[in-house]
Amino acid sequence: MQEIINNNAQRHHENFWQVVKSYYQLTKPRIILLLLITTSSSMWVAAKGEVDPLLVLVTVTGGALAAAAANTINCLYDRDIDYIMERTRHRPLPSGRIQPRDALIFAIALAAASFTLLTTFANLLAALLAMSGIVFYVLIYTHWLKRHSTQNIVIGGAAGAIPPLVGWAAVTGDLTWAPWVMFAIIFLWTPPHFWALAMYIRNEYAEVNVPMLPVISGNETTAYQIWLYTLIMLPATFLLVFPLQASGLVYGAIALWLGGIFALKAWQLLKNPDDQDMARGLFKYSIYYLMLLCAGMVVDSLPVIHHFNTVLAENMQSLIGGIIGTILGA
Ligand code: HEM
Ligand SMILES: CC(C)=CCC/C(C)=C/CC/C(C)=C/COP(=O)(O)OP(=O)(O)O
Repeated sequence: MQEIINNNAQRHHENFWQVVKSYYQLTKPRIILLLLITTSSSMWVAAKGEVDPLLVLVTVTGGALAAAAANTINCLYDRDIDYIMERTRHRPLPSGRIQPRDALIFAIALAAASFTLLTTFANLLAALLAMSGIVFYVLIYTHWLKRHSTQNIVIGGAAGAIPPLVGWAAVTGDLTWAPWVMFAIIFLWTPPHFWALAMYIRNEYAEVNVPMLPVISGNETTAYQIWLYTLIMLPATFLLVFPLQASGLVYGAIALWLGGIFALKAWQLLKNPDDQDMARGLFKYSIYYLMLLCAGMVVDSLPVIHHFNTVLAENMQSLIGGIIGTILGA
C-alpha cells in the first residue's frame, strides 16, 4: 500500500515537472535569451555603464514575459504547420502536450504580468513598447506576412528589433537616435540571420507553403540579398561611434572585427549559394555575432573603459591630424 502511494506521488511529481517544461518550451526560451541580451546592452549604453541593477532585473523580466507571450501566441497560431514540419513537430502544441485554450490563457497572463511589471517599476513608454512588440510580431508577422510574402521577415523582423527600445526607454524615459540605431542594426541583421537558416531548411517551408525567399526565389537570389543586408548592416553598427558617440573606439574595434567575419561568411555564401554547410555556418555565426556585439557595447560603456576610450580617441585625433598634415605638407 505504502509503495503504491509512493509511486503515485512520484508520478505526480514527474507529471508536474513535465507540464512546467512544456510551458517553458512554448515560450521559445533560447530566442528570448538573445532578445534580453539586446535589451540589457541598450540599458548599459543608455546609462553610460552605471545602470541600476534592480531596473535591469525588472526590465529584463518584463521583456522576457512579453517575448514569451509573443512566442506562445505564435506557437498557437502556427500549430497546424508546426505539426507537419519535422523541426517543429515535437513542440508542446502540435504534440498535444498543451491544449490551445490553455496556451492562450498562459499568453494573456504573461502579457498582463509584463505590462504591470514594466509600468509599475520602469515606465509606461517601456511597457507600451513591449506590448507593441507582441502586437507587431503576432499580427504583422505571424498573421499577415509569414504565409503571404517573401518579405515576411524583413518587415516582421521589426518586432525582434524592439527590445533595445524597451531597454533604453526604461532607463531614460524617452528615445533618442542611439536606440533607433540599435533597432536598425537588429532590423538589418534579421534577414541574414533568418534567410541563412531558411536556405538549408527550405524544403520544410516548401512543404507547408510558407513563401520563404529561398523557396520562391532560390538560393542564389537569397545569398545575394543576405550579402546586401550585410553590407548595409555593417556601417550601421559604426553609427553608434560616429556621429552619435554613444559608444567609443573599443566597441568600434570589436564591431569591426566581428563585422569582418560576418562579411567574409556572407561573401563565401554568395560564391557558393548551394552549400548548406556554409548557410548553417552563417546562421550560427549570426547568433554569436549579435551576442558579442552587445557584449562589446556593455564593455565599452564601463567607466574603467571610458578613460581608455578617451586616450584612444585623442591618439586617433593626433594620428589623423598628423597624416592630413603630412599629405597637405607634401
Ligand atoms: C522575424 C524575425 C525572425 C525570424 C523569422 C527568426 C527565425 C528563427 C528560426 C526559425 C529559428 C530556428 C528555431 C528552431 O530551431 O526551432 C531561429 C533561431 C534563433 N533565433 Fe531567430 N528569427 C528572427 C529574429 C530573431 C531575433 C530578433 C532574435 C534575437 C535577437 C533571434 C534569435 C534567435 C536565436 C538565439 C536562435 C537560436 C535558437 C536555438 O538555438 O534554439 N531571432 N530564428
Ligand atoms: C518586445 C517584444 C515582446 C518582442 C517580441 C519579438 C519576438 C518574440 C521576436 C522573435 C522572432 C522569432 C523567433 C521569429 C521566429 O518565428 P517563426 O514563426 O518563423 O519561427 P518557427 O518557424 O520556428 O516557428
